[in-house]
Amino acid sequence: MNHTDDVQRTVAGSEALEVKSVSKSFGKGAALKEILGGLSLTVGEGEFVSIVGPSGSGKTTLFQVIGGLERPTSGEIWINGRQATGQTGHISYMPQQSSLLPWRTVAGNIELSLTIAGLDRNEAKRSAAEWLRRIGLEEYAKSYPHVLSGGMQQRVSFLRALLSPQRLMLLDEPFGSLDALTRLQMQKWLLSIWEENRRSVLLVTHSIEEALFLSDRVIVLSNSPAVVLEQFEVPLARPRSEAMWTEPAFVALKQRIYELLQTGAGVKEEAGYANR
Ligand SMILES: Nc1ncnc2c1ncn2[C@@H]1O[C@H](COP(=O)(O)OP(=O)(O)OP(=O)(O)O)[C@@H](O)[C@H]1O
Repeated sequence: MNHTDDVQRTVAGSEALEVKSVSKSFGKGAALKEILGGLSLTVGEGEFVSIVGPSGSGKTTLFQVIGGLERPTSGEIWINGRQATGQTGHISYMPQQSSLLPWRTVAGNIELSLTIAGLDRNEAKRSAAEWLRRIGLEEYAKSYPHVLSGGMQQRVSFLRALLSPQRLMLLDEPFGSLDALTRLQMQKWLLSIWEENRRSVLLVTHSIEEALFLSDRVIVLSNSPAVVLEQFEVPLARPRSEAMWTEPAFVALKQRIYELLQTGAGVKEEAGYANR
């Protein structure tokens, strides 16, 4: 990195992600469907932000636009203070289903992220072994991903995303396919790792509790064309614990977001989008 890059980084300010008035439509003519309706949001450096929204509101489409896989119809994506609209390679991504490479061992999958991040092979090997010990999977180092349970695969997938060189992580319903108990264990596990290794995170989830438990801020999307209906700072201290689920602030916010999602369709009609 040269000096100019350094200066640009410093001048750029602290937002890890800025989604600026992004619209996205699919199709043409009568079949034109507007999915994102001029949506704006930010994720600060080291901030954990969750998005909840009605099914089919465009959350996956938004991730594809942020990740550069889809170009927005209008609007811009800025990552770490730089224009990144339509560009891939700026984010680390963790999908709902394991993204591990099936032909690499568990350790090999982690080593790959570390070598891409710039470590030499020996350092990557040492660090991968250390990380596997920390997440309690050292005995699976030489196994292939298919022998791991769903929860274990997602631990390794999360670790891989965390250790990749991109500082902004997009997590797309990462625990959606897990049973309720494993999901709760995974949420607690993710928090313990993330609270020690803060990255900027944007998480999509269908679970209001999950969003509140994990996040600094929760963004509620409208029906498509999606816009930000409202955002909420989560007034819970860190480190978080399960006991917080019964705190009045948690319960009240959960109810508020639930009601907002219930009336999301109404907002769509009021905004005149109903027949588009
Ligand atoms: N390439 C595409 N061409 C046409 N329509 C698309 C395309 N991609 C997505 N859509 C439409 O955009 C809408 C939003 O889809 P998207 O998957 O982004 O929503 P979502 O909020 O992630 O849904 P869910 O919560 O159910 O996972 C859907 O109606 C979908 O059919």
